[in-house]
Amino acid sequence: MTKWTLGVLGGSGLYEIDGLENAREEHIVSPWGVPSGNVMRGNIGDVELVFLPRHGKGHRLSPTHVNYRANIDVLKRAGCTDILSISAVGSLQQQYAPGEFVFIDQFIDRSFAREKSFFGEGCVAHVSMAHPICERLSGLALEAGKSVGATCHKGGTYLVMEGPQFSTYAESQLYRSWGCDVIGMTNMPEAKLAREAELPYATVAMVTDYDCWHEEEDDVSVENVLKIMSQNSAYAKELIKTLAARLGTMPRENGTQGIETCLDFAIMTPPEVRDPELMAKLDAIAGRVL
Ligand SMILES: CSC[C@H]1O[C@H](OP(=O)(O)O)[C@H](O)[C@@H]1O
Ligand SMILES: Nc1ncnc2[nH]cnc12
Repeated sequence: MTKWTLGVLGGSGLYEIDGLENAREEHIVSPWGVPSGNVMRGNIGDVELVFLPRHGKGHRLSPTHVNYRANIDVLKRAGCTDILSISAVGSLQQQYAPGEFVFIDQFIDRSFAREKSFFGEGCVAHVSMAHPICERLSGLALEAGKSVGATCHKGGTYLVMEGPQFSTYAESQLYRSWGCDVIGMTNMPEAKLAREAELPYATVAMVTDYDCWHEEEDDVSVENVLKIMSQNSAYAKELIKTLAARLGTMPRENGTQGIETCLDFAIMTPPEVRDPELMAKLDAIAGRVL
């Protein structure tokens, strides 16, 4: 029976995880540069959990400076089978109130100052991002969220902005007019890179504010984000533990969305002209097909 190894990328306000059995810190080296830090690894029942705070301990890295490639590579090297992203977001719609959780199903990527692919010069690949979230993992996370008593919304579009400054009023209204539900700065290219690594990815978005469009609510600030996060991070931690315990009771067969095999027909460059240096760096990400 294949077991689950759940990678968890902790966002703003979630820098550590407690309650792991046999907890240990591991330093994993990546050919893609320096990851956000060491991973914390341990067990919850039969599930192995690998935790990495994406901004680093002490929140040292801005959304632009997170090395998303190294983080995903490290989780792949750690043997993760799936990745759960925990993220603070602003709400772009009245129905998502601070303190509530949105289980994202789509993204619009407006980030522009980040490395977005493991592939490129010397080996070109195109994977589908039509359905960026793993439905199975997201569904299980949603059940876990409900069972710990959080107010949960199924589905939602997350607009990824570059930051680090928050949006202008006009931008916030523009994203609302596009039908976006929440806004954040980190989940792209993370989700794209997870897909290239053939790792199912799901996002638990924790609403911390109404960005700056709402007539009756304060504009977003770090102060109000942290206040809401400190009130709600316990829910996120309980959700992770409940999800992991539940996964431990389920065999992990490959899902039905083809995520674990998405590189089968994605690579355009024939073996004889691939760049050997890039091939060596891709050992963990694409070793299955190289
Ligand atoms: C402190 S508010 C802005 C910050 O919070 C979110 O980060 P994460 O997704 O890691 O929780 C947002 O994307 C910004 O990076
Ligand atoms: N309003 C907002 N905009 C961008 N990222 C956020 N993270 C939390 N709230 C946010």
